[in-house]
Order: sequence, then structure tokens, then C-alpha cells
Amino acid sequence: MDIEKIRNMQLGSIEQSYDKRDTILYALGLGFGADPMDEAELPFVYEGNLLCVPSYVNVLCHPGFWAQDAEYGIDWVKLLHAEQEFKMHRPMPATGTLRGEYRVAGVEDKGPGRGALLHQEKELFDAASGEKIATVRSTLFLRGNGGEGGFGTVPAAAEPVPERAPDRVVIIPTLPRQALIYRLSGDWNPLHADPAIARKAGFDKPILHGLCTNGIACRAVLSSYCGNDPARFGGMFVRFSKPVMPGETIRFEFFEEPDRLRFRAIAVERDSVVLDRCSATLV
Ligand SMILES: C/C=C/C(=O)SCCNC(=O)CCNC(=O)[C@H](O)C(C)(C)COP(=O)(O)OP(=O)(O)OC[C@H]1O[C@@H](n2cnc3c(N)ncnc32)[C@H](O)[C@@H]1OP(=O)(O)O
Repeated sequence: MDIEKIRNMQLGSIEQSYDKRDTILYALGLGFGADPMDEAELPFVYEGNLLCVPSYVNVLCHPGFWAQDAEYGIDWVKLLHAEQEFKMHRPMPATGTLRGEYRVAGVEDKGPGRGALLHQEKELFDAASGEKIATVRSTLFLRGNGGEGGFGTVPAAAEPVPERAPDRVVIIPTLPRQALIYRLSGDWNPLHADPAIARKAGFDKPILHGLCTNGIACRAVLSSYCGNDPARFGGMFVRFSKPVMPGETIRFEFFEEPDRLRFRAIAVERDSVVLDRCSATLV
């Protein structure tokens, strides 16, 4: 891995417009609209009074899959999305144009054979007004790298969720074709669609996008704690602890604390914790 090239990378700002079709397609990729008679979720998938799912900030103004570029020396087939955090400064417009300022915040070396974490940050602004919409941090686990040094400040590790019975449980099924729908919102990584690439990465079949699971978690928080009102959603952190397979049922376990929610998610069919150490804030 060429640490200096990664440290000095300049991606500048990226503008992206999204229309009602994009907003709806993103929500469909998270399973919104599974029950067309569910009027609470309908505004996310119907243009009558369209609402944008807050987690769309994770997707927009993305600099593309630059890690695939051989000049950085990243073993891109083996990399996995490790953590994602986003904080809303104001609700997402249902449609509009955003400007993203993106930077690589650091590389955390776990040592030879143990991988490395690549920390990225993005600030999102409304392109017309200049108002800040969201701050987004995402971390990739570079399983095929490590032992090559690092730079930047390492964020403190998130705490485990409480060891007690959850205050609320939300169960959301996914579809076997969930990743094939979700990828149309812009994440074309073949790991989520091509069985041959998935096998090269060490999986039996294509796995679900981390940001799809993340968006489904946002859906669970919206429905159970925000009355499906995006203005009441403040932000969220998740650690992707195990891959989710499209078609699995996800059980979210919420622990209520005075200033935030803590939660984790379990793939029911394998009894495997797929999101851990998570938190969400409400407005
Ligand atoms: C471009 C791709 C896009 C995608 O969407 S991929 C799909 C979404 N992502 C996933 O499905 C990833 C699911 N997560 C995993 O499978 C595992 O998670 C990992 C393979 C990433 C790591 O697991 P392991 O190699 O077993 O790690 P360890 O031995 O438990 O821990 C080694 C060190 O790494 C830290 N760590 C482990 N997992 C994570 C994580 N997800 N995010 C950040 N840090 C992590 C630990 O704490 C520890 O650190 P310390 O050595 O300092 O104690």
C-alpha cells in the first residue's frame, strides 16, 4: 500500500443532484414499501409528499471506488466496510443538489497479516444555499493489507452495547435480491452481485452492502423512535461486525439511554451479530 499517495490524495469537492426517482429508488433498496398499505412508510417511496431517508447522506457525493486503482496498492477485493457514522445538521431535502468535501482522515495499521483500517470523512452541503447537511465518517477494513504504516488520528473505539435485555426489538426481513436493487443507488462493487468475485473475497455468495444494512438500521430507528419523521433523526454509528447475506432476517435490539439509543443487529437465521456497538441520536 502506498501510504504517502493515500495521505496526499486530493479529491476536491463533488456535486451530485438527486431527483425523486433517486430518492425513491434508494428507499426501495432498503425495503421501504414492503407493505404498500403501510401509510407510515409510504412517503419514502411515493412522490405525493416525498421524504428522503436520512442515511442517503452516506451515498451521495461519493468519490467512487478509488481504492480499486492499482496505484494505491490496496488489495481491493478483500476490503470490507467496517464502520459508518453520520450526523445530520439539518434534514435532507427530498430532492436537490449537494456538494461533498471528501478526505482520507487516516490509516490505522493493525500490523502484518492483521489488516489496516482506512478512515474517510465527508462533509455534505446544500449546493445552492451552502448550508451544511451532514458529516459522514466511514471506515474500511483492508484485510489484505497491514504492516505498511499509517497516519492520522485514530477515533476512539465504540463501547459494547449494555449486557441486559433490550428495551425494544424490531424485526426486518431482507429479500434475496436486496443487494441487486440497492446497488442501483450507486454502489456497483461486484462483491455484492458477482458470485465469482464474492468467492475470491472468501464468501460463498454475494454479500449485502454494509450501507444497505446501515440504511435498514436507519429505517428501524425511524419507524420505532421517530414516528417516521426524518427531522427527529439526529445521526447514527454502526460497526459492521459480520456480513449480512441477502434474504436474511435482521433483528434490531435497542437499549434506551438518556441521551441516545444503543443497538445491535442479529442475522436471525445464523444467530450472528452483524451490527455491533451501534448508537443513534434523536432530535
Ligand atoms: C467495499 C465493501 C463494501 C461493503 O459493503 S462490505 C459489507 C459490509 N461489511 C461487512 O460485512 C464486514 C463485516 N465485518 C467483518 O467481517 C469483521 O468485522 C472483519 C473481517 C472486518 C474483522 O474481523 P476480524 O478480522 O475477525 O477482526 P478481529 O480479530 O475481531 O479484530 C481485529 C482488530 O480489528 C478491530 N475490528 C474488528 N472488526 C472491526 C470493524 N468492523 N470495524 C473496526 N474495527 C474492527 C478489533 O477491535 C481489533 O482491534 P484491536 O486489535 O485494536 O483490538
